Amino acid sequence: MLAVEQLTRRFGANVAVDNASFTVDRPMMIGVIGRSGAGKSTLLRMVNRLTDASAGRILFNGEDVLGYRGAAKRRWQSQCAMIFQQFNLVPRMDVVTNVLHGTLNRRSTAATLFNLWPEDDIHRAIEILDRLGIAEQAPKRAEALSGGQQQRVAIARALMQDPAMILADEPIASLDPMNAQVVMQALRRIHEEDGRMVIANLHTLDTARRYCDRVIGMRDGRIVFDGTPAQLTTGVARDIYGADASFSEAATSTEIGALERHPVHA
Ligand SMILES: Nc1ncnc2c1ncn2[C@@H]1O[C@H](COP(=O)(O)OP(=O)(O)OP(=O)(O)O)[C@@H](O)[C@H]1O
Repeated sequence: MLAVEQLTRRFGANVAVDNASFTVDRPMMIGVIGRSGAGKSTLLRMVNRLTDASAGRILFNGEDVLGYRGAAKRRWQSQCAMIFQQFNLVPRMDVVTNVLHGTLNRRSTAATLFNLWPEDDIHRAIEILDRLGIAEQAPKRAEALSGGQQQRVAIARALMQDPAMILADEPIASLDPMNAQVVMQALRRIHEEDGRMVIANLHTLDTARRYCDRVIGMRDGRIVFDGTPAQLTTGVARDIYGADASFSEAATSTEIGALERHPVHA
């Protein structure tokens, strides 16, 4: 269904993504790991067409995604909804309105300006919030919610688009371990219950192991690992992170208590 072929993005002399290829033949939950600057965000942003590719192809169900222009590009962007580390909500707006913004690309400007939302959409927004366990927050301003709740609002907004896939760029990097767990569980459920593909950039190895069916490891723009969590041995992880023998998984962990169990010595 998704084929990324020799995808490359250069920024001047810097190659952010270098000849990356992978195929996904059924909806799965994929974690993309690698250290800061490895090219994870650029890869996701190219899939979503937020960033242009320098070379390569992306095919979805046989169609050339990088060739989409205008309305076709917008349709594609609603097919692969993106969520971000910083949630990207409108802080002073209430939660339901933020979720309804997920339908913006199929609404007229006038309807949006006057805040005229179809009743069906409002009901659907509340249903989605309920599914994510935050329906009671619906009338509150987004800024009044905790980080984990705000990220669930962002997921709800993405689901309003009824996307085939969700691209999550460091969805839990700003969250404490408890909230990180709630958000990852929400993404996993969306994958399992709705059959949507989820591709999430993750800083932490244990999160990728625990929630993903497949892990792609990036180093210096290149895909250096593509396999199951079971194949992701400490040696492989060391290679992805470019670390030496003192590498400890706990150093990349958000798991509650991981650092206490495996202290990292400086
Ligand atoms: N708009 C841009 N202009 C110039 N260079 C960029 C731009 N976006 C990314 N880069 C560079 O491309 C490389 C890959 O960055 P990218 O953000 O994709 O990595 P990442 O793995 O997502 O890192 P992080 O986890 O820190 O977000 C980095 O060297 C970065 O500086």
